[in-house]
Amino acid sequence: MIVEAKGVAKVFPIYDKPHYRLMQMIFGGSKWHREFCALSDVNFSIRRGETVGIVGRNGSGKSTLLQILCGTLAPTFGDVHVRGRVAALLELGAGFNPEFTGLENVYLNGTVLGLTRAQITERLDKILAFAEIGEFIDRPVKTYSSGMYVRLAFAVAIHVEPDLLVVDEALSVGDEAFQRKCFARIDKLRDAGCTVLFVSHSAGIVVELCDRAILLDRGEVLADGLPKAVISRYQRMLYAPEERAMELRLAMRQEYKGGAPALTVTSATSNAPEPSQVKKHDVIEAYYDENLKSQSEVIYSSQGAVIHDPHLETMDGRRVNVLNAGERYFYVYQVKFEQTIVGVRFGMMIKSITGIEIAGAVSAASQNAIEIVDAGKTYSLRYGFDCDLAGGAYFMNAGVLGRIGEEETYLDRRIDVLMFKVMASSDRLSTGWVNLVDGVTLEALEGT
Ligand SMILES: Nc1ncnc2c1ncn2[C@@H]1O[C@H](COP(=O)(O)OP(=O)(O)OP(=O)(O)O)[C@@H](O)[C@H]1O
Repeated sequence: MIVEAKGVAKVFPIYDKPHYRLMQMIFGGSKWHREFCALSDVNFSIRRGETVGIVGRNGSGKSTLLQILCGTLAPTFGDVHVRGRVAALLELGAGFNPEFTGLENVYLNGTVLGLTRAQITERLDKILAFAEIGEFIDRPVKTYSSGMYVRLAFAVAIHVEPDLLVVDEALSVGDEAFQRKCFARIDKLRDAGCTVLFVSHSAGIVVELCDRAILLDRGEVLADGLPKAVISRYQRMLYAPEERAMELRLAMRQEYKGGAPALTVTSATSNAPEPSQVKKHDVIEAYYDENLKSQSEVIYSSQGAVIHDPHLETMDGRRVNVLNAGERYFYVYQVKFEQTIVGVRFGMMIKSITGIEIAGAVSAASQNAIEIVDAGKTYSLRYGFDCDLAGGAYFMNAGVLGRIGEEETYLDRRIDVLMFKVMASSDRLSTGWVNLVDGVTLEALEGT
């Protein structure tokens, strides 16, 4: 176990008047404050390599719990054991000295996280490349925007190779391209065995990214198990009328305290993003925003073929990357063959910001691949698609496959090669990522 919390409770003193705090310090006793229990009897353990999402309403104790796990807050009762190196992104700017430059803070933060100066220097280029804050690195961090803070803090956190990465809502501050880059990196860390613990208000992200979710409510754990099951219980309680919510809460508490088998119940909760707040777009045409660039591109080394110029086009051939929901577009790229290759086919994928594969296609089934493509030949690919997607940011992959020896393998492969946005339509009635349902009939039944 990398994390163990046993009977953890946190009680905060609440002072009804500011000077009561001073009175308390001088005179002591219990009459100057009330006590507020932010966490009570929290018990769980987390295995190495698990990705755990903590969910719960505002004020339910999530941040308090993370701070206790990271050692920045002491529990009032109970024990917490965390083994290994912990990198945490808690409040914005925590761990940074505002008067120091970004660079000085990288060293400060890296040292606090257990690296030597030499180790930090060795990783500095990678940290700076990930943070992408340019010359701001030499300015005091008090001049940073919240996005810059998060970029730098995340860059340091992932480059210390933590055993446990703890992320409070911090990531939601970054822009979408940066969030995607961070989620891609969290995936990589997870693959390398890092344990990830994070708080998120997005049910979709928890279901997609986590192996497990813990629901906190009024400082109590009410559910701990499969993300879908936990989230569906949480949402049922969240959206229920007050009395019903109380009943659900009691039922969950009983289920949890009774040691219910890991919540393996499947539920109808969707992976869908929250309905977008984006403004009505009806009058705006799809357009090209040159600032919209993927920051998470992964290029696999090519063998014999190279992908060029991936982009999106409208039906009349205009390059765009901000699309209208419901319209048709082409995803276009060229592939130049540097060697003669047999068994060639092409592929693409649309991914969400958290990396979920929404839709993909290949140019042919493997038995119908192009038998032989001569060196020097270029192919142009045009995948037509109806952009029936919810508003938000998306990412494209591009690939070309061929046979090398007996094996079909990627000749060139680009992950997150381009980023695009879909403008949400305010009259969209579908929910979820993709609009598949083409209508609903409604009938009031006689005599009811
Ligand atoms: N230092 C403190 N003194 C007094 N009360 C506190 C203190 N820190 C937190 N609390 C209270 O403890 C409760 C839990 O707070 P916490 O920040 O952990 O909740 P949270 O679930 O992270 O909320 P959010 O989703 O809004 O971030 C809240 O009611 C909060 O007001």
